[in-house]
Parts: sequence; structure tokens; C-alpha cells
Amino acid sequence: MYKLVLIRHGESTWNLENRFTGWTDVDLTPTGVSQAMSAGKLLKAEGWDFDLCYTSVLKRAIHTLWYTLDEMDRTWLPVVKNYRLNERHYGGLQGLNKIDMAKEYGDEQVLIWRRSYDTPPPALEADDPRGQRGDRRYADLAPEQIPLTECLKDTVARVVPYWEQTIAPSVKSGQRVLIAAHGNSIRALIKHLDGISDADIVNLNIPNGIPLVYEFDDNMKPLRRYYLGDAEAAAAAAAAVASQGKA
Ligand SMILES: O=C(O)[C@@H](CO)OP(=O)(O)O
Repeated sequence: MYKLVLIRHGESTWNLENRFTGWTDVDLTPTGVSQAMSAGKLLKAEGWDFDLCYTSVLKRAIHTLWYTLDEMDRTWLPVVKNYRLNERHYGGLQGLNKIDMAKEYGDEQVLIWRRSYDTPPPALEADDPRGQRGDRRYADLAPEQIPLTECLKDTVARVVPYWEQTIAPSVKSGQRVLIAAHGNSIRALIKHLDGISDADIVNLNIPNGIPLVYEFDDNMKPLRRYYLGDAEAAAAAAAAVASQGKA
């Protein structure tokens, strides 16, 4: 049997301000730092250890990984950063307040933008300063690989090849892998791994800073997934994420 641990970053400054974030590179809040440290303490207390870590190129995930690993005395572990684990690009919603948008467009529309499988938010203009096309960290990508918006389907299309070609082979080779990523890049991976339907994925929300364990059989078929620690607290935190877009 193989195991994998996923963790969504701790609370970010824009989570606290309830703003759509996407590829905007915002930092953790003090609460986010302490969530990441708690995750590391929990992993250590339960005897988890890792050989290799993956994260996005966004600092809220990178710093979450740092603080988690620091609690485990494992900051020396190799860390591979790749944009394919970035949050879903939120297009023209990036920077806007979720409740303001729900008041203006209604809860139903905001739910579609946040959680539907194939309806993207309005796209950014290519030269919008909120976009990433001039950002040096993406210099190796063709402009069309740097999104102006994404629906979850688009995120699945960039996350799953990275899972299949890079992460899954490392898990299968026996490496103990920790991934620090984002609500919607993790939803994309879970949708793929667990074969969740386009309709049901709307109801899946990922809480900040709680380690999520996957177990796989010898052929990397997922057997089960569960949050470490208090299951009720994880469910309540996921429900709170779901409510962030309601007026
Ligand atoms: O704003 C975002 O980038 C994401 C995660 O914080 O938000 P949501 O939960 O609305 O998809």
C-alpha cells in the first residue's frame, strides 16, 4: 500500500479578507502560520515522515510547507515547485470580495464561479496588471499556458498530467510524498483520483491547513482518503469554506 499526504495552505491574507485569490501571490496570516505549524505537529505526533515534497509557485503554499516541515525538523527535505499545482486562476474575479460579488450577482452565480466544473469566471484582459503574463516565475511558459481565467476542468487539465507523469511515479517508487497546494488544485486532483462526477464536485470544499491522507493499493488505485486529527473540526472548516461566497 502507498500513502500520500496533501495539505491546503493555511489561511492567507485574502482568505481573511474573503477575496478571490487565484494566481495572486498573497502571504499567510498569523492564523495561517499557526495552522501550518499545527499540521506539522500533528504529522510528527502521529509518526508521519516524508522523503519528497511538492508545492506550487505561490508563497502561501510554499510557506505552509516550510512551517509544516519545520515542526517536523524536516526543512532539509527536497521540495519541487511547479506552477501546475497553483490555485485555479480566478480571472477577472481576482482581488474582488466574495460577499460583494454574491450581493451583486447572487449566491447561485457565485457558486457557479467558485465550484462548477466547467464554467470559468470572466477572463482578465491579457495586459491586466492583475494577470501573470509579465511575471518572471512563468517565463518558461508560452503565454497561452498562463491562464486569463480557469474553470476546474482547466485546472484538472494541468494538474492531472503532473500527477500522472511526476508525482504518482515518485509515490510508486516508494518515496513518502507530501504535497502543499490549494483548495481548487486539490479538488482537481481528488476529482480525478476518486472519479467524482462533474455535478458532485460542486459540494467538495477543502479546509485550510489540515493534512489529508490518501491510501492507494499496489496499482495506485485509491483505497480511501481521510483528514488527520478531529474529523468533525475538518468537516466544520470545509463547511465554512463553502459559506464564503454567500451574501
Ligand atoms: O480565492 C481563491 O483562490 C480560492 C481559494 O482561496 O477561493 P474559493 O474557495 O472561492 O475557490
